[in-house]
Amino acid sequence: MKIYDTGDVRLHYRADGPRDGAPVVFANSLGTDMRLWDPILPLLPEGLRIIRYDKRGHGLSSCPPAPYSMGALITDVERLLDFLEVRQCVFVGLSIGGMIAQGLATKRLDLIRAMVLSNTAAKIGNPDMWSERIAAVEAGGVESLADAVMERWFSPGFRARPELELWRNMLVRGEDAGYAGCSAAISGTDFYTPTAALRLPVLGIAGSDDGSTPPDLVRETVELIPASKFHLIRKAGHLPCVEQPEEYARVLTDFLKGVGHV
Ligand SMILES: O=C(O)CC1=CCC(=O)O1
Repeated sequence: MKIYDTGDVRLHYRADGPRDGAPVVFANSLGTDMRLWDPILPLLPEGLRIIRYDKRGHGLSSCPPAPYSMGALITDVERLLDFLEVRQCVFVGLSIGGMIAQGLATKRLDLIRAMVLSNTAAKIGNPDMWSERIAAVEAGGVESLADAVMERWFSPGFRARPELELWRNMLVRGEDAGYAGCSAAISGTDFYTPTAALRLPVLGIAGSDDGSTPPDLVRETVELIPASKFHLIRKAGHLPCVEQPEEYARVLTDFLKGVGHV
């Protein structure tokens, strides 16, 4: 188990693969930890340096009191990547992880040579929606939201499968303060202008049944960046790396090849 103390927070992370391998960094979504990527990692080419981490308030990382700012979430991973001496990675961010990707690329383009914006947008929801969600977590914990979250995370077909319980467990066993803290960070974020100024290779990935960041919203953000690519995964909700891992890994691998990372 690896832990890095940024000075503000202790981040749980993993770095797998050869130290001199081409780096691919994964940032996961609200209410998930780094196990989100488990279904696709065995399907990626060998020789990559795969870096995953639990953002603050999630997984095994420490949980400062809510609220968090998007700037703090970006600084956390910036410090981690500097510590690991990562440069020119492909950064794969899903949902809030994709917001972190946009912010990090804006701040430190030396760290990122290409990025995957998966099930994300420059702006997700609106402040009223996030205030309601934070109030619900404060009143009844993440458990009180869990059934509604499952409907956004997964397509109807997946929700009928026994694995649903495992992913629900990941959500409800997480820290309420971590969920509320990151919700506040999303609420305060609108990256429309900085993301439109980005110039790097970008792949957008959307899920046909995504109840949080529907395909048109993902496409709108990705198309802010010239020459970006977009891929729609059918029969998948907000977490297509879980529902359709083969397709997700294939599209990601093709992108890595296209940018010369493998
Ligand atoms: O709506 C959800 O619960 C999913 C989600 C929104 C932002 C994020 O990171 O996950």
